Amino acid sequence: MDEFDGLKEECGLFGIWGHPEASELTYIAMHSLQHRGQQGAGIVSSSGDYLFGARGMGLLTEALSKEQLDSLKPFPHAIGHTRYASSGGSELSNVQPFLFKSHKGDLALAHNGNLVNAMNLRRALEDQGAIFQTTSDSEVLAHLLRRERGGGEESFEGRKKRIKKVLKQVKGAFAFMIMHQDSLTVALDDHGVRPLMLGKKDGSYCVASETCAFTAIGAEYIRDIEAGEMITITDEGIDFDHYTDTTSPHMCSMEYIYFARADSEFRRTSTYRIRKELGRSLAEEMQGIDADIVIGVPDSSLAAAHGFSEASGIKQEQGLLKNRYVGRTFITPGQEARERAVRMKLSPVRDIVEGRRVIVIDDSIVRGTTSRFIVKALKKAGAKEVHMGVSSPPLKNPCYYGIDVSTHAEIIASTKSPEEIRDEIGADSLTYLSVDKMHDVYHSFGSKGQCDACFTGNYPIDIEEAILPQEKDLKQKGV
Ligand SMILES: O=P(O)(O)OC[C@H]1O[C@H](OP(=O)(O)OP(=O)(O)O)[C@H](O)[C@@H]1O
Ligand SMILES: NC(=O)CC[C@H](N)C(=O)O
Ligand code: SF4
Ligand SMILES: [Mg+2]
Repeated sequence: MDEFDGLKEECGLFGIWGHPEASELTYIAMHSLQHRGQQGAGIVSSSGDYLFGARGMGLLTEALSKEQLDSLKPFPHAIGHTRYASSGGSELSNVQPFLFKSHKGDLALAHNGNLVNAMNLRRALEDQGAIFQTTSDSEVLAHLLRRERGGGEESFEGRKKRIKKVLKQVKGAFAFMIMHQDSLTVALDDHGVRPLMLGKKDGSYCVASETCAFTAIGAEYIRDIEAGEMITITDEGIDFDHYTDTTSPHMCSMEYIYFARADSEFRRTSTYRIRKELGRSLAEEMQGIDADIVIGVPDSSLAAAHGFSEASGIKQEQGLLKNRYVGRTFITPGQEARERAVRMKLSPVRDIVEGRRVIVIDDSIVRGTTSRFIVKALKKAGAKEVHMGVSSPPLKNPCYYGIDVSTHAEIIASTKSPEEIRDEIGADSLTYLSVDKMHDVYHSFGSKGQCDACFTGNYPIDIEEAILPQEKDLKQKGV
């Protein structure tokens, strides 16, 4: 689906310490995080003395063989990663967790997010003799960690100090899992852009990008990990700390709108409930529009349509069907191919929409391919009027923090006004949720602050390297 989806995912993390079924639980948890990355997957396990890894390209079930999984079974500690590339191409060498060997001990690393100073750090490290194996931004962390490691034995406090020092040097969005033979350290950047959750399974601590991973393995969801927090898990127990005291929470708004799974919880509220509330707020903004039915664009917008329906009193119907088997199709990129793909994916239910005034709720418009198709298809199926409601503000800017929302040139709202977009997609009206209303919803659920840069252009973390993550790989290859 990579070539034509409007929004592309990011990465999924899971880790568990001290459980007899660590690698199997990791595999199951990663399966529930598959929506966060489909390009590659890997697991690294620790025996307590050494680290062992397996990784591959594609979906989890294709990436790891039974033999690979069996080889990791005996080990009580494991971390896993599902990847969608943000910096560095989609190739095996960039699939995480990364595993490094040295006479001072093994190190594994998994990252969700995107570093905005990785190229500068990398150049400096290369000038000092480092040789990189990947084109991923994440690898710089491993080099920095190794360079800070002295020659002698390292105490628990010494290791924490070293990790803190390195975390202060990397800028951008990161949820990191850093595994040594005898410890697992997780850290969230000072803006807390990406989600990271703490859980417990049969007395063993675990961490995950989303709580749906805990549900999948029957673990207890303890709490959300906070911006700037650093947690270390060892056989002795768990240590809570912060790598910095200067934090400014700016959690990604798109996680709520689109990325996270509907059953995943943030501060104990499901994404489904948050999306429903976004839909309710949108209903307030569309009070003047009369319609017979409201339809959500499956899958991610059904919750918002539900909220819209509750607030407006307009009946919700399933007027669009999604072909659930269009998981991955190998179609060449380009607008025509994208349109064909949306047609394969979504289909109107004729006798539901025929002769009716329809409100369609989608969670976002990126290129406009989906809404253009939907309006045309619903009208062809006999809808009298088609009004588009979008449960997020106009998406205008690319993301530098780990989500591929494409480039300015491809984002329809970066150059066109809502009225021009309405005209282009052929809808009778088009209404977006306002930025303020979006924030009101998040605050009502206890958010400490949200990133809204793709809507407003206010990037909370300075973009040191003003180059889009998806263009970085070419630079690093010298193209
Ligand atoms: O304007 P566009 O470029 O077409 O992109 C926007 C569409 O992409 C996303 O859905 P997606 O197709 O990824 O599917 P999902 O909602 O089923 O996850 C999003 O929910 C919109 O429907
Ligand atoms: N989308 C992500 O979180 C990817 C992590 C990392 N930047 C990579 O490209 O591999
Ligand atoms: S720019 Fe948008 S997609 Fe990127 S982190 Fe901020 S809210 Fe999320
Ligand atoms: Mg969608």
